[in-house]
Amino acid sequence: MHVIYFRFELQVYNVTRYLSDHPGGDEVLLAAAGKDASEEFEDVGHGSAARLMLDEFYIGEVDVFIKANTEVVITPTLAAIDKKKKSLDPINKFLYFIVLAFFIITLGVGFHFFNLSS
Ligand code: HEM
Repeated sequence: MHVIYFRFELQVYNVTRYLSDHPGGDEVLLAAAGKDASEEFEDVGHGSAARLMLDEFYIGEVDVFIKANTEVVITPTLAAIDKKKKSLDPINKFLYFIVLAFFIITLGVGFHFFNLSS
């Protein structure tokens, strides 16, 4: 069981001195104050002029941490399960045994002939 946090950054704009000049009116800005207004800003379809003005009002950013309200159970992936299965596989053990036996026999035969010739 894991607790998941989402972390993201929000840009903060101080639009106080733009309230009276905003073509969309001051009400929408005041209603969005202190909140994440990204969606509303995009929904209106602000053009490049509005985007260029953002720099003028930018004052910084805040880090936002949100705790997911569901408990997340992380299950192993199929590949991980498969790998685990393979390591316990008796056929694999048998193959290792064959390779080891072959190695020992080769060494034995080698020593045998070496001893005979000396
Ligand atoms: C720093 C933030 C903002 C800036 C600099 C800005 C700037 C502008 C500008 C320049 C326009 C004229 C149209 C254009 O050039 O796209 C505009 C229109 C508008 N904006 Fe904003 N805006 C900001 C935030 C917002 C927010 C947060 C909202 C909504 C919650 C909003 C709602 C509107 C609306 C409704 C219009 C009128 C669209 C129309 O009548 O066609 N604006 N804004």
